Amino acid sequence: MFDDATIVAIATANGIGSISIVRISGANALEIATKISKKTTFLPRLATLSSLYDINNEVIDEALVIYFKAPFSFTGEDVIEFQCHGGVAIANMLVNEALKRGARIANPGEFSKRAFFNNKIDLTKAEAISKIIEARSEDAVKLLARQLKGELTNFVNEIREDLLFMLAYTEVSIDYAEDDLPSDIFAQIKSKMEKIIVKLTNTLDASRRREGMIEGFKVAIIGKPNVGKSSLLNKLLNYDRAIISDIAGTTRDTIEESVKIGTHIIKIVDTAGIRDASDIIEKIGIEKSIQAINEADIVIALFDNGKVCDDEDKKIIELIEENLHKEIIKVLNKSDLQNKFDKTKIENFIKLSTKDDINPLVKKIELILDSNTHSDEMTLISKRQILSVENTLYSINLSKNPLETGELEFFAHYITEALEQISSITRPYENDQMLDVMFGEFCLGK
Ligand SMILES: Nc1nc2c(c(=O)[nH]1)N(C=O)[C@@H](CNc1ccc(C(=O)N[C@@H](CCC(=O)O)C(=O)O)cc1)CN2
Ligand SMILES: Nc1nc2c(ncn2[C@@H]2O[C@H](COP(=O)(O)OP(=O)(O)OP(=O)(O)O)[C@@H](O)[C@H]2O)c(=O)[nH]1
Ligand SMILES: [Mg+2]
Repeated sequence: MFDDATIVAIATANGIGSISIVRISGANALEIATKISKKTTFLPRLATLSSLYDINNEVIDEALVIYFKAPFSFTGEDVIEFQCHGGVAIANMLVNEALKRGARIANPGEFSKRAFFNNKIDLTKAEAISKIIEARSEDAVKLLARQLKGELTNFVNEIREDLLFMLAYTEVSIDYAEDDLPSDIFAQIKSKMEKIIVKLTNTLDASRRREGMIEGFKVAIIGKPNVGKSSLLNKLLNYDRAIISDIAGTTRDTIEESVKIGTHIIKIVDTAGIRDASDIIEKIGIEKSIQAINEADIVIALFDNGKVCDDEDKKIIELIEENLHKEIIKVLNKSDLQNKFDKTKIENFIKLSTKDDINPLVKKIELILDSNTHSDEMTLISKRQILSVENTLYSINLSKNPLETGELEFFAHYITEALEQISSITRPYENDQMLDVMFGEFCLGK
């Protein structure tokens, strides 16, 4: 899995700050620390103030040294932390001193990878740690902290227990006469199975709705050319990001920018106006708009109050009708102009002008995102987790039929598959490549 080298990395951000932390993990960590500090003993977990020296005995810093004695450390190995004065210069010098004394630079995610292989954390916690570091909203942090605390691990373990129960009784009834078993055993198995299916389905639904909590929710702005999509984007961002003009077709490519609304991070996508274009570039733009709708959590459909509802608007209304499962906010823009738009064509719209206050729209977006996120449903935080739950459900669904027909070997086979799938969320049996990719995406020093 990994060599047993002693590894070193700067754990803190690469910039100016009052304190920096250099971490060393591995069998030689303590020896390296005694050489750099010239102190012979460190009491585990006690912060010790010490001068630190380079290989020529010149003093580098006065710093705190903490020794975490294996296995009671983050990685499960001997760990030394130098908590030195901040900025990057001293931290870099300490890394170099550790290298001179036999350590090597840690790969991205290698501390966490070692924690995983030493059973200090499972994959759900590793994923939570990796995402916490990149989180940009309080909501994301709170969601990830729940996973770090073990919520998903417990959820997986409960389902594993139920599946194991089902499997154990099935194996027994394959091998022994039925009268040795509780008479209602298959009723029990069925009812457990139904409960698992509901639990997994609910989790998938909630997780899909909340996918944006970590990366940002996608809000797409659509509408025919010149309705004011880019004006709205700029207004939501509070600065002039997109070019605006009264020439239809000004925006040719999709623009995506992040902004915070309430406690949520949203990614606003400004698209090229939808129209039946012969112009090849604009056609590509239209395809991108349709794609933006598909990928969006919320769609803002703009109409122009100052113009009559034409074929281009009807195309947008058609698209809305094809996507009723989506959160779509209809907005009648340019309400400062005299009304020409037939309002009966769009019901339940918000009236506004991008030249004026757009707060009603912002509030509406916030309300939708609040209702998507403010509950304590179990939530998966990565595509990997979602895929594993989907696969678990798939295998369980396949097991239903053989259970009905009494083909218990087949039933046991599918339940075993489901068990492997659900277990892979916390601890995959064999999948080195997946682990390499996953930990490789961690930031340096983690
Ligand atoms: N200075 C510092 N702060 C930090 C970290 C760190 O490594 N160093 N962390 C790095 O991510 C996070 C805290 N996570 C940690 C997780 C486990 C252990 C640890 O020593 N675990 C031992 C002992 C447990 C105990 O005493 O309860 C163990 O699990 O055996 C330390 C930090 C955030 N803050
Ligand atoms: N009167 C009025 N004009 C507006 C309003 N919003 C936008 N406009 C004007 O409408 C024109 C088009 O605005 P854009 O934001 O470029 O429109 P768009 O939908 O991005 O257009 P394309 O990129 O071509 O699809 C500009 O001249 C804006 O100043 C509004 O609320 N009231
Ligand atoms: Mg535009």
